[in-house]
Amino acid sequence: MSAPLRIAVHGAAGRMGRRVIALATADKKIEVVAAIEHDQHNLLGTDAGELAGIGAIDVPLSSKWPSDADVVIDFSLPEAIDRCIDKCVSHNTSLVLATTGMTDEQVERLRDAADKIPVVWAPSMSLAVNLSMKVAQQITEKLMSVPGGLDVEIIERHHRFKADAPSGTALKFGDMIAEKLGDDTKHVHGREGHTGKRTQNEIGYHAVRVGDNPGEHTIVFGMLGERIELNVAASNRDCYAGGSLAAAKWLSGRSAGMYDMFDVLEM
Ligand SMILES: NC(=O)C1=CN([C@@H]2O[C@H](COP(=O)(O)OP(=O)(O)OC[C@H]3O[C@@H](n4cnc5c(N)ncnc54)[C@H](O)[C@@H]3O)[C@@H](O)[C@H]2O)C=CC1
Ligand SMILES: O=C(O)C1=N[C@H](C(=O)O)C[C@H](O)C1
Repeated sequence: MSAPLRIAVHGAAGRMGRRVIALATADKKIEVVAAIEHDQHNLLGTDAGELAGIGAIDVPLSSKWPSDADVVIDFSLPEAIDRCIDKCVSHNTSLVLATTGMTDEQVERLRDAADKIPVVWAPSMSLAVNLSMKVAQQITEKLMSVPGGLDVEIIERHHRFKADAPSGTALKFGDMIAEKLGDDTKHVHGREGHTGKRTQNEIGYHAVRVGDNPGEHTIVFGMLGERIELNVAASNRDCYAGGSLAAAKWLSGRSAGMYDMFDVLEM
């Protein structure tokens, strides 16, 4: 049997980090070698397995960067991303980057890094979400020329703790639909006041923050006389955590480059 893939989890004490550690520990082909957090975290030194609710795994939460990881799986915050990218490049470690809400400069930094190391970057690691993105493009292609016109609106629902809006996934749905609709597509975030008539070349985004919802996206394709609503909803976070582990395994042995979940899932 080949040696297990050594992963480090960045943002290890977070909602996602804990699920990644739990699922990774249950997988014989993976070894968790580091659980990284910021240097002010009040749980530094705590066993990451205990934190994840699976019992001790002998990996303490630490702010030190590991030297023995094959892949870093990141679910953290935009303010933590620059260091994460730079450390992965300097240690020649592959990176699965799942954090959303990055600035344009950070995306540029990530693209530069992908010239040197293999990177999977996707706002959703979920199989169902990525498949829905492809379906959304197909629906758009079929309906964009219907008589009377097509209105596309994206409604996303997430837990009250989410820091960014709209979700990275909603933005990606919008970009992929806009690829089909054309270059003059406008992205409209919410509506208020005397907005006037809806134009035909816009995509509307609406971010709902409620309770503990782990992520739900509804794409409304409205026409005159009928509509389609494409809904994809997580009931827990394991769809994302499991997807990130699949991405980490897929990266093993790859050359430097920027990849996404469509590459991993062969879609
Ligand atoms: N691509 C995907 O499939 C998914 C992406 N996400 C994204 O992942 C990110 C994290 O989500 P959650 O786990 O819900 O958030 P969270 O707030 O529970 O966890 C973030 C963790 O990052 C840690 N952190 C902050 N600064 C750090 C630093 N400098 N170094 C290391 N760790 C640091 C925080 O202490 C915290 O434990 C968000 O951007 C979210 O949108 C969430 C779910 C799925
Ligand atoms: O913050 C979350 O929880 C999620 N964030 C991602 C996003 O912004 O698209 C993915 C998922 O919807 C959960």
